[in-house]
Amino acid sequence: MRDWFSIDGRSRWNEEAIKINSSSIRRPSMTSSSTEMLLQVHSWKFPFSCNKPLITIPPTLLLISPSVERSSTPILKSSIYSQRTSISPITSSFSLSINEEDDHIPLRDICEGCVPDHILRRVEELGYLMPTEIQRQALPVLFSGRDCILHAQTGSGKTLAYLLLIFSVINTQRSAVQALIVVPTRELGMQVAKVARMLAAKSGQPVSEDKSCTVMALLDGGTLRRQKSWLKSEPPTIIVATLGSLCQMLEKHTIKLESMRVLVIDEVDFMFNSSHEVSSLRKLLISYSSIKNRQTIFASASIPQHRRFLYDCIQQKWTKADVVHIHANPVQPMPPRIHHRFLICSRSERHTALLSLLQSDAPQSAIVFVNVQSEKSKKAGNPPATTVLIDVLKNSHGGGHEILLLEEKINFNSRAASFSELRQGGAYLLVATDIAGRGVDLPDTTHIYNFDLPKDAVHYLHRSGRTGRKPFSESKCVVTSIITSEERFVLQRYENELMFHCDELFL
Ligand SMILES: Nc1ncnc2c1ncn2[C@@H]1O[C@H](COP(=O)(O)OP(=O)(O)OP(=O)(O)O)[C@@H](O)[C@H]1O
Repeated sequence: MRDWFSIDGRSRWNEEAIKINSSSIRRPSMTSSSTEMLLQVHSWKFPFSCNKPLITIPPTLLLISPSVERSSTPILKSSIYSQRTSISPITSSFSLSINEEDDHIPLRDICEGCVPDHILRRVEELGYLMPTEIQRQALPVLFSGRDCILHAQTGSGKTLAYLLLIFSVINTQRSAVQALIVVPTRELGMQVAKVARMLAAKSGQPVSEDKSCTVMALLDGGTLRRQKSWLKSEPPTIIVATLGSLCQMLEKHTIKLESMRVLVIDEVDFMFNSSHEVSSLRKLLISYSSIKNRQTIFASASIPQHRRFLYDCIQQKWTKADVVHIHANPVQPMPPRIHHRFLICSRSERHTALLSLLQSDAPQSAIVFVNVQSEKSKKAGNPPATTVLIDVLKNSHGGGHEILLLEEKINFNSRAASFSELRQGGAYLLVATDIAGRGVDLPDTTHIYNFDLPKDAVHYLHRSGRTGRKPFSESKCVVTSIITSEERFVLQRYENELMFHCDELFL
């Protein structure tokens, strides 16, 4: 049988509810969103054996995939999907719910039965009570064991989504690397490792397991001596790594990945676009581990030509053929509460313009993005724009902010120091290159200034996404681009590509 069915979910979804009578089965109307999601459905087998209520379904329609053959509780739970999930036509055989009210299902209810209770307690202690849109859509699919491409706005909580999957599959009694998260920068790696450790940390209540989960950060810039001896003595459960350091260890056989159950590639489009990362990444996906033994998760807020990427994933065997592309808010690639503005001035007026903006906006904390110095400018003996800007701000800005610099060429220790300082709170003004544009989570950032216009729309999206990072907050955040009149049409192109509107600002 190849078709769609829906049932009325007016009651608890328990054994009785599953014994639906034929009158409650009907074809859903083919709305534009459902036609977009042509799912393959093979057989109609419900888990009649299940005898406990699984989830309360608010009174609306559910589309249920009859392909729920593996009838265990978590998998049945995993068959509830949101209408807003964009699933690729070629690969999907899962169901969708067309239910706005499942917005109110707590994170615990989605994870219960899959994620250990002590982790769920930590999740709640850390204040994660309701799922974000991507978590709500992705977690059931992730728990079902499918490979996934998590494609959702910046600051939408993709990290917690894949970490919850990891905590659902690892066995802390085993001494082996069971999950690997690959990130593009040291800063993002430090951040992800910190969240993983916070979740793994013991809460006030006793934990049933004898051993707890260990998280190793294997990041470029360190000597890696400590990590080498750690790997030899007792492998960590989760590794968060940058590709350079990881490949060093893999080539020397210091890390073994045969027990790896989850592989996450965060900021996946960045990794595939980076010429010095791409060959290592392909090796990791194909040679160092096999798609058969692992669940592969790719995450990013920007996956240009995602259909082509999905095709490549299958063709190149980076993922299994039934990989699911989960695209939350596809028509709104940036969080709507970010207000975009631009200010036109000549290049020589930019410092004065920025100082005036800082004075009038009085940001709580802000990031000023500057492009990396060009080779031509270096050869001409010009000082880097970042250094000049830091001097200008230190001498002329009286806003009481800590003024910090984050760029590639400062040494890793200073980079780490800047980053940890930012995370300790207090008002800051961070001058940064695009190194801070990807993944970095500084939720107190209220304003972004593009001192230089980003080089393309994807960079604009990620820079802008360093603000507006409190998922349930309504407060407005602001991105301001300081541009020349000639650059206006470039910004206009980004507006068209990313579907947002930018207001002109006059000082
Ligand atoms: N369920 C939740 N409830 C409240 N806050 C959450 C929830 N999930 C994540 N957050 C918070 O949202 C912020 C952004 O999360 P995260 O860094 O995972 O975003 P992201 O989707 O990876 O963004 P980017 O694409 O920019 O890397 C973090 O500060 C995180 O603590």
